[in-house]
Amino acid sequence: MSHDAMVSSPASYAEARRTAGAAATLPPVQRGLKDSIGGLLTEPITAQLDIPHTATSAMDGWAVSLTDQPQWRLRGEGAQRPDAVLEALAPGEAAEIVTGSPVPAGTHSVLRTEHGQVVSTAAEAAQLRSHSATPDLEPGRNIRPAAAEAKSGQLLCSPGQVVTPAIAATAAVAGHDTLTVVPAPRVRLILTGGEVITSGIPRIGQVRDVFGLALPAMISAMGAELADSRRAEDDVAAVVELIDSASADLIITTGGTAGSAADVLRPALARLGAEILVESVQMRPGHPALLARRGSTLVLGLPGNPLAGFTALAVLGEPLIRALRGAVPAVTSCTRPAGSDLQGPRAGVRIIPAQIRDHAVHPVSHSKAHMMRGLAQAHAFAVVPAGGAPAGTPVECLDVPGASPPARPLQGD
Ligand SMILES: Nc1nc2c(c(=O)[nH]1)N[C@H]1C(S)=C(S)[C@@H](COP(=O)(O)OP(=O)(O)OC[C@H]3O[C@@H](n4cnc5c(N)ncnc54)[C@H](O)[C@@H]3O)O[C@H]1N2
Ligand code: MOO
Repeated sequence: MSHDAMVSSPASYAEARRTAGAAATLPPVQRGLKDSIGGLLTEPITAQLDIPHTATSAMDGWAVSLTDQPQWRLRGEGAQRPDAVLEALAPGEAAEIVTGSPVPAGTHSVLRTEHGQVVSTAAEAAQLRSHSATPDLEPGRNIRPAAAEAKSGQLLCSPGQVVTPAIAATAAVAGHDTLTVVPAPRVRLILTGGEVITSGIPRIGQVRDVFGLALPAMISAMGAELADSRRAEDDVAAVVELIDSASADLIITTGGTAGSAADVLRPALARLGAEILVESVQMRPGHPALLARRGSTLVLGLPGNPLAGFTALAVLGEPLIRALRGAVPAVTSCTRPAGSDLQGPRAGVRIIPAQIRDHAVHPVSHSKAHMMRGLAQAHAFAVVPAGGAPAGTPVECLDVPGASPPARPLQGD
């Protein structure tokens, strides 16, 4: 298909999502444990040692040998720190021990501090006695056996899981310093628009920036990582330079997607010889959204109208980032019954910020393409096909990036 032919053919909503979700998964890399969090594990995590390595004490107290009487000779030296390694106990002997210390050979059980008493403190003749009702003299009591959590070589986590903080910590316990993961895609943001300001009350003709503020948190919630964020005047050469100089897996631009002379993204992509994968999408709002590729870098163009930009992020950005991360399936959504009759567009789909209440989808107000107020109250984007969705029929719902479901019933429920 010629470039011109592609430029004149908007993708359907489903085609656009499929194309975004077909992006190639990033190659796996070896990362330090902290930096592997959020990556997709591509190799199993196995125990590099028995965990625990050796039998250890579960209590602060005394390692005691087996005796007929609940009384022991207390050794002068004991373990005051978990890394102290004690010599074997002789019969009738006890030695002080702390939680986590390896128990010495000859240990019958560990008597916790509050269940025993040192009855003579004379250095040569110190004696330890246990309280009569203590359960701590059962064999093995308060001793964590070696390898109780895992044997050396045992599988702890399978490939295909996203590395959570707990998985990284488990890998550390298992003796690893690095993990092999598909990393979080690195994103450069390019925010266009000379009228956009970042603080204060906008003068007439100016607007307060929504994207520089919200996109970093949204893309992080979707599993990508912000590499950097740049601003460009509405100038093709400036946008060309910012796309060209990016060392990112994905470039997300805002504004300048429509076809007028002031709109810089398409001319910039043409000048760079980028391949257009999705020229525009048959959806409202957000239809001028585009997806392109230049070498191994993908470019997601979000329209400048605030709600249109965030809609396009949910429709295209979400499957794109999932695909780059190697998450399966790359394209996800759920369905909920329409809470009322939802009006559809003449063609394509209409995407409506909505609340999920009583398990049904309810549109919010103030949700035109240039507005933010409705989205602030939304839990989901409802995708309404041409012809509409009568009350009670299932409606596809997408996540609003970064939004969380209501923690408790909303007012009026
Ligand atoms: N002649 C046409 N005009 C428009 C078309 C069209 O097809 N033909 N499409 C309309 C649709 S649909 C949309 S959506 C917008 C897309 O606009 P652009 O992506 O070109 O964005 P801009 O023109 O740069 O800005 C549009 C609007 O958004 C405001 N904006 C931009 N950046 C920010 C920001 N960071 N924070 C807040 N607001 C921002 C900007 O001030 C404009 O008001 O085009 C329609 N027009
Ligand atoms: O994509 Mo635009 O927001 O439909 O007006």
